[in-house]
Amino acid sequence: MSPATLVEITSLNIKFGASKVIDNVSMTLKQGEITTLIGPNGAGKTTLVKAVLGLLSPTDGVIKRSPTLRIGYMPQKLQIDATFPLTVERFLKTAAFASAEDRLQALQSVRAEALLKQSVHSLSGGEMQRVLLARALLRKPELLVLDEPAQGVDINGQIELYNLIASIRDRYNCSVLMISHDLHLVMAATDQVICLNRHICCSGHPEQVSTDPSYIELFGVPGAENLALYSHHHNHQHNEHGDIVPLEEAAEHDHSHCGGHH
Ligand SMILES: Nc1ncnc2c1ncn2[C@@H]1O[C@H](COP(=O)(O)OP(=O)(O)OP(=O)(O)O)[C@@H](O)[C@H]1O
Repeated sequence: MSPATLVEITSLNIKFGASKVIDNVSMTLKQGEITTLIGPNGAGKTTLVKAVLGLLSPTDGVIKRSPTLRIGYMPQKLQIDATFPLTVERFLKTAAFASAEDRLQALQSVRAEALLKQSVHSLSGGEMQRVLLARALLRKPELLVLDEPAQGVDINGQIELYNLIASIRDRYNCSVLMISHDLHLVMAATDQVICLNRHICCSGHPEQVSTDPSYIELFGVPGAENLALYSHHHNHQHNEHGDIVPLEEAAEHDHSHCGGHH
């Protein structure tokens, strides 16, 4: 593994019983790069992330991590007992051994320092996501793993959050692996998009969209300037059993063929 490589996955297969959920996946996470996993429901995105985190063992294949890799993880959702009084400060204290200065710095990184003394139960969806992000940053991670970070956040908040993730990457020079359903919101700063449907359907760089009138109409000019559309086409489709069926040349540009919303 080269020094800039944090995680190298080779020919990964994961089965649950007879069902193969991850099928021959190979990918590399490099320092300073943002990788976005997209794919339909049940495509294996969370399973792949769990394997990267070391929470699931491969049925087959190899996952190499740099030996001292520090990972910060932001879960999709965190259930907090609503009757339990908990300020943001206390919530962060329970998460990792960190100094008061580190906690404040982590909150400042996500522009949420004003929330320190606020109850976690009174946070908006976007504020909660930023606090969860701050919590993941307390470990000073080299790899930040985010499971649908923009879930439950309104559209403007989502754009802000994706921009924030890019600025965190720049500031910490960490690698980011995130799951997103928002293909149209996969921001310009994403270096690598992996389209997963148990196997990797396709992967590559997102392409910038800044002048598309429908994006400007939807998100406004500042948002549209930061948006990227990952334009790609697949050379296969899936039948009802999930098996790969090669596409006719003529149909190659149809985005719907890998199945699901991505
Ligand atoms: N522990 C498990 N035991 C058995 N099957 C599982 C287990 N975990 C996940 N699965 C199955 O593996 C498949 C992939 O699940 P996974 O959660 O990885 O998909 P996903 O792409 O993250 O989906 P979503 O977008 O809906 O969150 C699903 O069919 C799921 O039911």
